[in-house]
Amino acid sequence: MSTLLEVSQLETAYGHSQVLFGMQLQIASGEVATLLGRNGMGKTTTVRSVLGLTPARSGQIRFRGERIEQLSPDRIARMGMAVVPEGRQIFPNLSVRENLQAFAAKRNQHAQPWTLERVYALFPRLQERHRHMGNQLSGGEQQMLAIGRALMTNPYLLILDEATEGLAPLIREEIWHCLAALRAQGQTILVIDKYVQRLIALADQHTLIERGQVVWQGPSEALASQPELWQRYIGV
Ligand SMILES: Nc1ncnc2c1ncn2[C@@H]1O[C@H](COP(=O)(O)OP(=O)(O)OP(=O)(O)O)[C@@H](O)[C@H]1O
Repeated sequence: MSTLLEVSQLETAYGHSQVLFGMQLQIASGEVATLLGRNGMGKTTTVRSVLGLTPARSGQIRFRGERIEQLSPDRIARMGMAVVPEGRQIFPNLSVRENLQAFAAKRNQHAQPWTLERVYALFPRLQERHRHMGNQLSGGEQQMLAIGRALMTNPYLLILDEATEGLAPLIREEIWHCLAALRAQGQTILVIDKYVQRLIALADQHTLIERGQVVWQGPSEALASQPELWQRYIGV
């Protein structure tokens, strides 16, 4: 498998406050990877640096073989990276259909492109609500829409920050099923969440971070067999 994303020696700061200290991460095409750690440890900052939103102070980020750490967020997105951000950020005054179509305009070339129909097949609930405005949707529906919207750009890498935060248990399960279905279709995914057992079942490999540094990396079987790591670094 070829490496899709490779982050090495990443240092990122907000003003004088340094948050990432040599972060590293590798994701191969077709893999599902997670980023795990307690609140405030630098997961969102890592994602923001990869997306070009909070540029790295030093270090390298390679995506599809190209160095991207100096590129603009728009350029990086057009290379085929899409995020489902914490808080979802869907357009409240656009309908479900319009939210999806707005992002289709930014799409990358793809052999089997995502269409409204494919998104509706993945989330039938969105089809039922296709005329509803973004602000009329439940939290779960908004998250489905945020995922659908990201998929409409045909991303090589789909990133979910807090994939199921604040969602009811049944809706959470629906999101996990959707991510498993995407994985089965070969979608490469980086996911942040706190439900370690669900993530172990879903993902191939995991990166645990503490205070902006990697403290453990390994495959699902290794993480499953060391629950003391969950307690120590994730607090579950
Ligand atoms: N815009 C900002 N300006 C200054 N400091 C920030 C900013 N955003 C985040 N931080 C700080 O950077 C550190 C890492 O935050 P980050 O959001 O990356 O952590 P996280 O692991 O994603 O945690 P959470 O789950 O709480 O989002 C925290 O100490 C946070 O207070």
